Amino acid sequence: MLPIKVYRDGELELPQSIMTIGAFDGLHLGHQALINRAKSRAEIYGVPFVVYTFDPPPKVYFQNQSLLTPFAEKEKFLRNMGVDYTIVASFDEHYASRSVGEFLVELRKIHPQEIWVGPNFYFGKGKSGTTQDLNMISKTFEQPVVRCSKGEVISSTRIRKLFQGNEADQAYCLLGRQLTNE
Ligand SMILES: Cc1cc2nc3c(=O)[nH]c(=O)nc-3n(C[C@H](O)[C@H](O)[C@H](O)COP(=O)(O)O)c2cc1C
Ligand SMILES: Nc1ncnc2c1ncn2[C@@H]1O[C@H](COP(=O)(O)OP(=O)(O)OP(=O)(O)O)[C@@H](O)[C@H]1O
Repeated sequence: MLPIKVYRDGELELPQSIMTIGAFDGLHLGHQALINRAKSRAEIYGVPFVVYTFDPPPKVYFQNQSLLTPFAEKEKFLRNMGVDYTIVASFDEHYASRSVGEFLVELRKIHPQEIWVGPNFYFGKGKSGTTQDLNMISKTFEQPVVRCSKGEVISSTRIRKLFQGNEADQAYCLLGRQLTNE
């Protein structure tokens, strides 16, 4: 059974919210900066903060990449970060075929005042949806990219490669912690 305040896609309805969307595999320092930023906006407005995520992450499903953070761990981490509601979409062929318009209809159910995403965010069938599309239903903001001290962009892909290359210490640095499932 899912813990309280975790909803399947399409289930949750709210009169107001601030939200962020993403796979968030690893919940690395870039993800954490985005989530903290959106959370602080929700606190300013005094409205619930919602994270919309996918299980499995689209790249794990389509590109067979390794999973960094199983959903139960992700949910716990998000709860500790002060997320009020987590929406989790079971990501499969059927879900991925949903259009940009269908996804926006679903998001409207939680009436987001602001949507926060990172750089190069795409969604919907064939990844055809952009932040301009999100702007049609809510003001959409982009969190600036977070880089590591060497200047490289932090990403789940990079962290997976570091683990595969036995550079776990560097991976933990980008994650901001050690992973319990490693
Ligand atoms: C309704 C919907 C349909 C999607 N369809 C596809 C798809 O056909 N192919 C794909 O690679 N990703 C698809 N995605 C996943 C997105 O490309 C992307 O991974 C997701 O929006 C999370 O963003 P992030 O990867 O930046 O975290 C879809 C996402 C949504 C919400
Ligand atoms: N380094 C970063 N700085 C700021 N935002 C980021 C960063 N990395 C990802 N994001 C944002 O976090 C959300 C979730 O991204 P996603 O899960 O695709 O991360 P990723 O690390 O780029 O993953 P992958 O390498 O598997 O594509 C998206 O809105 C994305 O733009």
